[in-house]
Amino acid sequence: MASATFLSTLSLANKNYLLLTPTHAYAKGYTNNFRVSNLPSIVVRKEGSVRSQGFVAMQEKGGSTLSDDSRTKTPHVLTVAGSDSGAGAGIQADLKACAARRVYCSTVITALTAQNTVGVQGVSNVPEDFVAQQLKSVLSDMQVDVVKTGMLPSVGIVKTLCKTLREFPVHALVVDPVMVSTSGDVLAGPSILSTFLEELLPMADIITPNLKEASALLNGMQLETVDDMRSAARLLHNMGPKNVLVKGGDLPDSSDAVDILYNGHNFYELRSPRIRTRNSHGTGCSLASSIAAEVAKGYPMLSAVKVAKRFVETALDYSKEIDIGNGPQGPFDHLLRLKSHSQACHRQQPFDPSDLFLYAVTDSRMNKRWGRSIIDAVKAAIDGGATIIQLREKDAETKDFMESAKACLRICHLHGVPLLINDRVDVAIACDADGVHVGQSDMPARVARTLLGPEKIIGVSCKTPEQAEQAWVDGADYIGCGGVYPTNTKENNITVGLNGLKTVCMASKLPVVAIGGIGVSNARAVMEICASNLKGVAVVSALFDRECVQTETRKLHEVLLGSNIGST
Ligand SMILES: Nc1ncnc2c1ncn2[C@@H]1O[C@H](COP(=O)(O)OP(=O)(O)OP(=O)(O)O)[C@@H](O)[C@H]1O
Ligand SMILES: Cc1ncc(CO)c(N)n1
Ligand SMILES: [Mg+2]
Repeated sequence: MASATFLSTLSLANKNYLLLTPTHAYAKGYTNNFRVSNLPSIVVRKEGSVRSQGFVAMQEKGGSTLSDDSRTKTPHVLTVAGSDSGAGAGIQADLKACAARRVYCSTVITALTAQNTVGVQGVSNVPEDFVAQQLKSVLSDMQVDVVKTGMLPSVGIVKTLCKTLREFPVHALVVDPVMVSTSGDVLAGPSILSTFLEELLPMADIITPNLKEASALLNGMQLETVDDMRSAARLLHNMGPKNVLVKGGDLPDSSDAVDILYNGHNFYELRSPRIRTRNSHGTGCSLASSIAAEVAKGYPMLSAVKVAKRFVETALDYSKEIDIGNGPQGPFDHLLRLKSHSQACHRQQPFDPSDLFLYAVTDSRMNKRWGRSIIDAVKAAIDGGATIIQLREKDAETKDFMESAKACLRICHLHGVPLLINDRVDVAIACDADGVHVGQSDMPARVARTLLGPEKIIGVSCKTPEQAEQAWVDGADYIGCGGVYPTNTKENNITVGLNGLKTVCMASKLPVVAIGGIGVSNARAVMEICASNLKGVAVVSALFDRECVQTETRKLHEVLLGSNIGST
């Protein structure tokens, strides 16, 4: 993963050339890491104005000669934005969002604002040549992956930025076209529009206008519905950015927070429950910075936007009670209430609903009965074609469970299969599992989300449409619905039947996996209810209460492949 990430950084940095300062290329050991001697040619270009540092440009042909086995580059976002003295938005929000997402953030300040929860009381622009000086200081020395822009208050500053970016190309450019604060104060006037549209937008990998900004960029076009947002995204895409995210935070009469992402080919309607809170000042800046942070880590744009949106949603939810300032819109907390998140910053596979296709749930008693370890059970299920694993260890000692979970996680990750832990959020955090599955009487999904962070997978067992709705509101990724058929695995479990399953699927905004008494003989009937969000079946006894787990999994896999499930 690291290798793919950096290679694309290199090739995007400047088509065929990788630009590295001598500090990076030599002092930091990249010359060894990238086996420079294998490269077809090395060109040294002098950049006299930057403290006489030279630039090493290494020609990269097809990228195949580079190897970065031992690379440990710190993901780095440079934000070019205005300061908010109240620290809810602008540079301060960007720093906090990047810190929360565990990415280094450097800062070029374009303007100082005297601002609080009431509004903007004053603005003082930084002279354009001093913006240029800050940009050069950072970009000539530091290996910036992504530049994110916020408040760009003058034509001169926009032009300076574009010129500097041509001189120092970076992997990606995230443009938040900040124009008017939520309090209605102008942060960048209409005079910048033409330069913005002609010079900056075509360089952007993504632009993130809110409704008002999208309208301003489109000559005052009226935007009131999700369909209008789609039209706006398409028109803005024609102006040159690779992706357009039109944010619907201010969409009137919407119970969900809906954003539209358009990449020139597909539209993605990204919905999350709208958090009822006064503390939403700076959501736009934080979203754009979080997108930049995820892109800097190497995520593709769609995953970056999804994780960023989930992060903002979680932070808003956990900042509802914060009481700062007397104005109408308070800041939210990126870090403090969320500080117990898993410290891990490794890249996790983003959740893909098709992973629910053949969902194997282990059972400690069954493994004991058949004399196999949990690790052997997991291996066999994966060999048979399981696409996701849940460890459901009701009797194991916590310490043993953790150790087995860690071993299972290694096996799962070798095969690209996500591993979830049943009930035990603590064990999931301790072993950095991909997520948890919780029941109705376990820890609520919203609390689990806060503890686990925005990128982990959370599933919730649901029997009714109301529970399915709650799971969505609580920020879950999928629901498990059942028992579809009677089962011995769970005592006193109410059976919902195929009709109950269908009702829940129809009501659920989340993907669904069916569970309860399902096996080779009836899996097809389950799939044939034909709900587009029913993505697979979860199975315990039919796989693990048998002599050969691998054979049973393979048989079930064949049955599932023979149906239409997962193909929608
Ligand atoms: N109350 C809310 N609940 C959940 N998500 C929200 C809420 N308000 C905004 N969002 C989300 O936050 C992100 C930022 O969108 P928003 O439209 O608020 O940006 P903005 O107007 O640029 O913000 P800013 O106040 O920083 O200028 C979007 O993903 C949006 O859907
Ligand atoms: C400095 C600054 N940048 C951006 C915004 C938009 O939220 C703001 N209010 N202040
Ligand atoms: Mg904004």
